[in-house]
Amino acid sequence: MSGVIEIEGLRKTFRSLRRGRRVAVDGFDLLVEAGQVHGFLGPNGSGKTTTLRALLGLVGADEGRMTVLGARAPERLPQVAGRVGAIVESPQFFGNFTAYRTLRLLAVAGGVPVSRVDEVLEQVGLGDRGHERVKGYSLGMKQRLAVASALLKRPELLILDEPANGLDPAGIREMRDLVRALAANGVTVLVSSHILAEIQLICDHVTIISRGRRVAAGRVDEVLAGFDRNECLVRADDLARAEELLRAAELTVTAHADHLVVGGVPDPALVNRTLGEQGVWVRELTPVRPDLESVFLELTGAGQHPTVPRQADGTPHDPAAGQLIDLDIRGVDA
Ligand SMILES: Nc1ncnc2c1ncn2[C@@H]1O[C@H](COP(=O)(O)OP(=O)(O)OP(=O)(O)O)[C@@H](O)[C@H]1O
Repeated sequence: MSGVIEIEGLRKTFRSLRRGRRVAVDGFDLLVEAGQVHGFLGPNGSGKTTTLRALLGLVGADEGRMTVLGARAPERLPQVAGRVGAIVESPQFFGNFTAYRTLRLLAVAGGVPVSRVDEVLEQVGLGDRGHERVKGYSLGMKQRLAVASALLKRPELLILDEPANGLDPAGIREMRDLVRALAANGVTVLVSSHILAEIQLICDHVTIISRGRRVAAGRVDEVLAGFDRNECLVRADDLARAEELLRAAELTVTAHADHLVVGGVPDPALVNRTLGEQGVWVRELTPVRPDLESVFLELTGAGQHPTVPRQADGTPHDPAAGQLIDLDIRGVDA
């Protein structure tokens, strides 16, 4: 395989006196190829952040082989650090600094031309607010500032951990538009989330993780197609008779109060013909396509998954996890 990010057999176990041994990531594989907007999807506590932290060297892995832009991670990350931007959970900024001053400092420290600051502020939609203090920013604006800081170096690869977390619907839309715009400019994006609709809206590829293991991966439409049961929603003038006729035609039928769901129907015309020929008139015939949410629930059993509490304001459950990773500036501990 040759990918922008490659992870094979990643394993990470946490041990603590209080909670004992906890396998956070259990032989996980991930392949992100150039140009993808790749969703990294899993319920709370499934191992997404641990995977990203291991990839970036913020936590040591027990086992596994990882590369970023061809460089072995995390040991050789400094070699490609200038080409990677990463934000893992909510970054912290000095509230008394303006966004412009914050970015200027990061630019100078990272050897990036200061002229780039105005460009990235514009790029993330903070062009007219860049000279306001960060403490007056909404969470969405802080998230965009974090993305701006990661964009200073014109990264080829952007890693975003839960960028929509804690944002209101308008903030989520802005973040989505931003990710799409970056992708349109050729940036490869890996975006982790437990918000399925987000992944379905912005990503072309997805890897689904559950209990530290990969449970699905591929193009979003292909992952969904694998779960297509050829179902149709049917409304008809005589629903009881329609159910009888469809069962007699050896189709699987689930009856609901005002409609039927008929399975195993590669062509909806079959339903129409079966009912029409017997004088039962179809009022509605809609193919039921699986969405990522149903696939996700089926693959992860998310309803029963032990969840990690996340505060309502979006702050991470592990305060140590909230870090802005600027590989260029801070370097990475091997
Ligand atoms: N520093 C740590 N010490 C002990 N256990 C940890 C630590 N960090 C994570 N874990 C555990 O590892 C598992 C995976 O957590 P992780 O944060 O990677 O999941 P996640 O998919 O990112 O979840 P979320 O969507 O809530 O961020 C969880 O059971 C979590 O409690």
